[in-house]
Amino acid sequence: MATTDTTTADPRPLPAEPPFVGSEVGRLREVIVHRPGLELLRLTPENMAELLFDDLLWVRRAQEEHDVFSEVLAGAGVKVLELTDLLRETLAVPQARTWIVEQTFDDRVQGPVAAPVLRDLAAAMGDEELAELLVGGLTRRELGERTDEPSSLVLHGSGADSLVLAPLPNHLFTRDTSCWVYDGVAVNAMRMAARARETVNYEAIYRWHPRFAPTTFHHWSAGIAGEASVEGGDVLVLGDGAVLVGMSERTTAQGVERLATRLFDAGVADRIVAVELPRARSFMHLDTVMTMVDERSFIKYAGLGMLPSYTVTPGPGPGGLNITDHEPERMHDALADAMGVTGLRILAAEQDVHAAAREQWDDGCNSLALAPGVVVTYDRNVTSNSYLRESGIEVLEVPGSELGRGRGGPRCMSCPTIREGL
Ligand SMILES: NC(=O)NCCC[C@H](N)C(=O)O
Repeated sequence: MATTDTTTADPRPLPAEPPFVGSEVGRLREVIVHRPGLELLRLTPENMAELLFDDLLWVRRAQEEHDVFSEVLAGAGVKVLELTDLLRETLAVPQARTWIVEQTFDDRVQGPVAAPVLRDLAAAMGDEELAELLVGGLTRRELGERTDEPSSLVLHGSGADSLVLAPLPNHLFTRDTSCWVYDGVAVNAMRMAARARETVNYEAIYRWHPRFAPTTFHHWSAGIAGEASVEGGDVLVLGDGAVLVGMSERTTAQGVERLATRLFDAGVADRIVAVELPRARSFMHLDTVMTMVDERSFIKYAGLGMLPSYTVTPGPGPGGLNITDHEPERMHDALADAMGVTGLRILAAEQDVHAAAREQWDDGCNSLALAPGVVVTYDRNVTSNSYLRESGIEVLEVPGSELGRGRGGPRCMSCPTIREGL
């Protein structure tokens, strides 16, 4: 006898899974990346240093390299979210669009004559075109092709191909601008002017994009204003309420304090180890010299040595902190204590000092863990990769000849939004 299926499918979409990053090396499940585009075609020998690049990229090749990176992530079962897609979809939300346009085009930046014209131009654009403008920037010539140039002294005094809106080439390094720590996100006030506007785009995505807006999460930062800077390359989520932060060229003690008080007040973390890094471009973030590869192992640049560190825990009274100083030689012990392990395994490949410095410069220590003991690295760092393999780590190599020229590797190019705890 024929039977009839009387169950009806529930038409409501499944609720979005709340973002959560429970560790540094637990299984990676969702990540934000950014495929390089127009913004990198704006780099010239004259502006590259100001835009925080050490060389010009062959953009097509960089895109191919980035596609391999995304494929490796997807092949490992990671859901890959593309920043430009998130931004475009966010711009479809009228409130988000208005907010982004107001934050991006400001009388104090482009002047009171040009800013309203730019706001009108942006408001009339489709979501895709506007997303490209926000990341790729706009030249004076391109402005003139789209609208009558206003009689602005700011524009008048600039060259025909000067940038009226600066590009954001460092969006490639999605790690830094926002970082998820347990069940919350820090949308970071960036240290360098060239990266400041990246924060606007992330702020809007997390407030309005349908992936994030319906979910509930903490905010560990104070929005786009503020002097206290933290960048995600300095923040390692050790797991089980512990966090490691580098105090670096980019992350200040004030930034660490604010992160600590917010995490402690929410009861989400109860210990932060802060490490004093040398203030140098090659060591700009902690993850350029040290990243975690399994539950108790770190790959570390041999030339880094031991650094002074502090363990920060909740102190008496609201917002109070206890701070314990550690001499440089105690750095690894302080970390092991915070992680609740008896000893760390520090992996520093043996090679001559010049080779070690070259591989560090090329992000040899900037590994992205996909699961405990499985990492993505650049193929060019042959010695570091071999050493990791000899140490029992599975290494998935991706090409980085072009991508690496902005001084960032696989960890820098990824912002995990879902990662399991240990
Ligand atoms: N976490 C990282 O080390 N990110 C790399 C950032 C490179 C970028 N060109 C910058 O200077 O900010």
